[in-house]
Amino acid sequence: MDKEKIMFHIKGLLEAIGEDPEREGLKETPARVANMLAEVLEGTAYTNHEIAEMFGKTFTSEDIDADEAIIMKDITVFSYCEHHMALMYDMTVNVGYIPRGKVLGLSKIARICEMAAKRLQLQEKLGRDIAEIISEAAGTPDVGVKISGCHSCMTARGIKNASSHTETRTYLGTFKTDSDLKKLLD
Ligand SMILES: Nc1nc2c(ncn2[C@@H]2O[C@H](COP(=O)(O)OP(=O)(O)OP(=O)(O)O)[C@@H](O)[C@H]2O)c(=O)[nH]1
Ligand SMILES: [Zn+2]
Repeated sequence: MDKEKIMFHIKGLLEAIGEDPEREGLKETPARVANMLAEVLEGTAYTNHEIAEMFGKTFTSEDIDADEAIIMKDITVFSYCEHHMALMYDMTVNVGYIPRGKVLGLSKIARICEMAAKRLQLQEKLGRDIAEIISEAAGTPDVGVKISGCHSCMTARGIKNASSHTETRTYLGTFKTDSDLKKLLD
C-alpha cells in the first residue's frame, strides 16, 4: 500500500471538505489515516490463493478421525463496503467444511475470515472469498459460510435503518444440496 500517496490525498480531502489540514488536531491525521488503512485493508495486498497458503497449516485427520463437518461459529470481523468505503460492523461469520484427509488449525479459520474481510468488500463477495480460501487451504470442495452483518452505509446514513442487519450464505460442494449441513451453519 502506498502510504505517501494516501497521506497526500487525505490532506487534499481535508481541504476539500473545508478543513485546515495544518491545524493542530489534524496535522498528523493524514499519517494516522494511512497507517489505519494499511492495517484495516491489509488483505488487499494478497490474493485468495496467497491467503490460503499463508494460513493453510493442516493436520492429518486420520490421527483424529475427523470426517464429519467441522463448524466454527461467531467469528467476529470488521469490513468496509466497496460502494461507500463505510464500516461493516457487528459481523459474525460461521464457517463449516467437511475434511478430506486433513483438518485446518482452528485459529487459521478465524485468521482467513479476518484477512478476507480486510478489503473493500461486498458481504456476498466476502462469503465467497472465505469459502474459496477455506476450500483451497483445507483441500475440500465442501464448504459453507454464513455471514451476519450491519452496514453503517445503511444504518448511519442514507436510509438510516438502524436496526437492519444482513445475512448471506455461500455454499460449495455438498453444502449446496444437503439441507442438514446448511442447518449446521445457523
Ligand atoms: N448487495 C450489497 N449491497 C451493498 C453492500 N454494502 C452496501 N451495499 C449497497 O450498495 C448500494 C449502492 O447504491 P447507490 O444507489 O449506488 O448508492 P447511494 O446513492 O449512496 O444509495 P443509498 O445507500 O440508497 O443512499 C446501496 O443500496 C447499499 O446499501 C453489500 O455488502 N452487498
Ligand atoms: Zn455501502
